[in-house]
Amino acid sequence: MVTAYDYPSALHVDLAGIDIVLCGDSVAMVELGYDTTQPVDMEQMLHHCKAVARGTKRSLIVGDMPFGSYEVSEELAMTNAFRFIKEGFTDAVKIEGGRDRAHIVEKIVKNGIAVMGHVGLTPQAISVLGGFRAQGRTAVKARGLVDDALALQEAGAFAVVVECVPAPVAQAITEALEIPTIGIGAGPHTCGQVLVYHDMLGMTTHPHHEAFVPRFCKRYAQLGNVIREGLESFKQDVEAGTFPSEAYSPYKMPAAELRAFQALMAQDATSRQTQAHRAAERLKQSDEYEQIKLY
Ligand SMILES: Nc1nc(=O)c2c([nH]1)NC[C@@H]1CN(c3ccc(C(=O)N[C@@H](CCC(=O)O)C(=O)O)cc3)CN21
Ligand SMILES: CC(C)C(=O)C(=O)O
Ligand SMILES: [Mg+2]
Repeated sequence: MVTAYDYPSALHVDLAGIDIVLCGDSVAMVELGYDTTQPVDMEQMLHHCKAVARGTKRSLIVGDMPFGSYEVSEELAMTNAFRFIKEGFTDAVKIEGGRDRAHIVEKIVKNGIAVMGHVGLTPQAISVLGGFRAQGRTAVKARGLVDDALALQEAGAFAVVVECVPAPVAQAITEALEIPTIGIGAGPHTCGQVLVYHDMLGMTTHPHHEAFVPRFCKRYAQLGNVIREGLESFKQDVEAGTFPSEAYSPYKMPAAELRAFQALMAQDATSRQTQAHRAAERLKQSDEYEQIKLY
């Protein structure tokens, strides 16, 4: 699974043969410039999901339900899950949380929408977690994560994301479940892996973004450097006058038309001179000119 937030990224993920494209609420951080995933809302998520859907032919599309769109009541969760399917054209939704959210997962699944769970580091809860840091690092907390994942499976989730936990914990969750686990910063023993598009392709190389690239993320390309080099080369070319060269000036007119055009321009220039001359003559004879002279 890889995230995508717009038409071109979805096309890339889909054409690469990746099974699942996640329109993640990480869009808040990598596309919209926020420091957390918390501010992004339903309208913004749907806007991105629609573009992702237009670029995706083959992959399963999962829409990440944003912070505040599913927690307070099953009714609100249902309303918003339906919007992801009907307006965002996603195939499924993802919500964060374990045992405490199982009743919401159950409600959504019972109403015909597939739900992906998400346990471990749940970034929407940064306010209580105190930061983007690993979860399940004590025996009791780790067992709690296994219970969370089991509760989601029981509720009908079709898969579970396991984020930022020690590898043995993700392994235990994977062994405990029948549904697939998809890890991120959770070691090699999950059924699948997910990374954020911009992180894995090295698009967050700007110093401002560097802080958001997690340690677990391998960079499979350095697109940020490629983009910067391209933009700098364009600027240099334009300043040096080497762009656009003949090769990039493709629109021609027939030679006869060009000559006729130049003749028309010459005529116009002459008549503009004549008009300017006449206007000056008229002005000289007017009262206005007398007044201007007085000043
Ligand atoms: N660009 C991006 N990539 C992600 O993988 C991602 C997001 N954004 N936003 C939502 C969450 C947050 N994620 C993150 C981000 C950073 C760390 C990280 O490096 N944590 C540090 C600890 C930092 C601290 O203690 O405050 C670590 O060493 O684990 C982990 C998960 C994963 N998700
Ligand atoms: C990192 C994945 C699992 C996610 O939730 C997101 O991109 O928002
Ligand atoms: Mg998310």
